[in-house]
Amino acid sequence: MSTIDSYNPADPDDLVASVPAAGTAEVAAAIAGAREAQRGWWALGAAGRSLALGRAAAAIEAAAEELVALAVREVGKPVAEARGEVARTAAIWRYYAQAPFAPAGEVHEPAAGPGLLLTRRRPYGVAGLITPWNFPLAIPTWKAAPALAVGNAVVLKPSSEAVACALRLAELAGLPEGVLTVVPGGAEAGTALIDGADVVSFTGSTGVGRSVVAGASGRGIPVQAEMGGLNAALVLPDADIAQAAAHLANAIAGYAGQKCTATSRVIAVGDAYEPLAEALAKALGQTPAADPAAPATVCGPVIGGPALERLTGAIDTARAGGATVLAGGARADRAGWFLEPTLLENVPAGHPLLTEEFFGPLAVLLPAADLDAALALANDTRHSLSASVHSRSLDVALAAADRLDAGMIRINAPSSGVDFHLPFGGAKGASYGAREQGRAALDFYTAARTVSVLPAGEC
Ligand SMILES: NC(=O)C1=CN([C@@H]2O[C@H](COP(=O)(O)OP(=O)(O)OC[C@H]3O[C@@H](n4cnc5c(N)ncnc54)[C@H](OP(=O)(O)O)[C@@H]3O)[C@@H](O)[C@H]2O)C=CC1
Ligand SMILES: O=C(O)CCC(=O)C(=O)O
Repeated sequence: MSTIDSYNPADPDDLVASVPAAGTAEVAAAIAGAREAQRGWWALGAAGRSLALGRAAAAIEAAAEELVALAVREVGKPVAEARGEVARTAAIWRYYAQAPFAPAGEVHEPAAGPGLLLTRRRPYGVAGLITPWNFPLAIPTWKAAPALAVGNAVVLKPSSEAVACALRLAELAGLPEGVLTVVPGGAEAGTALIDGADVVSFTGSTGVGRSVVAGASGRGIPVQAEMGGLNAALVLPDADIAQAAAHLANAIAGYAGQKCTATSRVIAVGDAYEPLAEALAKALGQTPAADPAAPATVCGPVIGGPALERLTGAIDTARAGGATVLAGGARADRAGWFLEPTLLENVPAGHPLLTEEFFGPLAVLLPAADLDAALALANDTRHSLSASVHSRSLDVALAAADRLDAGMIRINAPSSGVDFHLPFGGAKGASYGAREQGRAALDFYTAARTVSVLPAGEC
């Protein structure tokens, strides 16, 4: 049997996990087991499910430092960010522990005549979840916890690069057998999950996301996909440039830019360009690529050798086309997959850095004559997940936010960072289907049915 092997990106000789890979048959068996377990899970009722989710939160909190160390080692997440992710993970379990008690339907008057109309929301059965490596605990959680809260069983296919985190998370959650099953595996396992689950939720790259959507919608089952972002930050001339530079450095270099919400295009309006270029280059220089286990590190390694090669290759072709490096631009002088946080200007039109997500600590700086031109540049992409606007004028910033194609817009803050109790998703090609997180997730994992009640004796 083949194995799924995950390696430490800061020390590529360090094998973190090696587990048997599930193929089609193993995934089908996991789905069958989940279908069986779902009946008992639903029968537990709201109080039983709430208690179980609350216990999962407590177990994660109790094991927080162990999970932090695992995330640092397996996906190279800087320790400060890993602590934030683990705390967020526990908080999401706790938040959804209340969800079994949320209203599960509505009461309406019939359009005509006596009686009662009810809507009731019911779980689909088995939720198939496919997740990436970059938030190895929080993303599996923000899919699994709402799906479970409303009564589904879950089969989770985690990223092969984050398999140890997913397995430990499920173990700590401690749910009844079959209710939350992790199937380590590659594309074959993912396909088998789409072929057998009753509802599918995916987060990952745009190409894979589109094939997941095609597979699930071909079977006529509900599907949502969160995919890549090519996120813009707009800096207006009246912005606090020092503050904007600090936020942008965080959004570009934090976790080596490996967040779907990271900033990859910085658009400076008018006179903001020169001071911003200088301040941002300096701020990025102050967040060098470093050991993710060190407390002060902001930018750790990228996930692997191919990712690093893709990034350095893009920098090389941009430079050959006339781009100038304002910060970084090269591998860090240390073992592992490290790129210094990089800022480029004069990137030639049509270069892939302006059209594709690269998922690394790298951004391009673009000038815009005025706000209209900046908005046109920002909106010139299908990967419209998040954005940020930097201005001292709240009116101007809110008006700009209204005209930005993006699902999540942050004003005077980094484009990265989300609140788990609000809807999460992008615009245009960045997302497909219903929003994740918050109450939106409870609707996604349930189907509404309408029940009409006619009083006895009426016909
Ligand atoms: N919009 C959002 O909310 C977010 C988007 N992302 C995006 O995720 C990407 C990084 O994550 P990454 O893990 O590399 O993304 P991938 O798309 O490569 O993988 C995502 C998941 O899909 C699985 N997979 C791969 N091929 C198939 C297939 N043919 N059928 C079914 N499943 C498959 C992967 O398994 P395996 O690992 O075994 O290949 C993994 O579990 C970035 O593009 C980033 O923007 C990340 C986080 C949030
Ligand atoms: O910005 C964040 O904190 C979350 C980003 C995210 O969800 C992701 O990259 O997967």
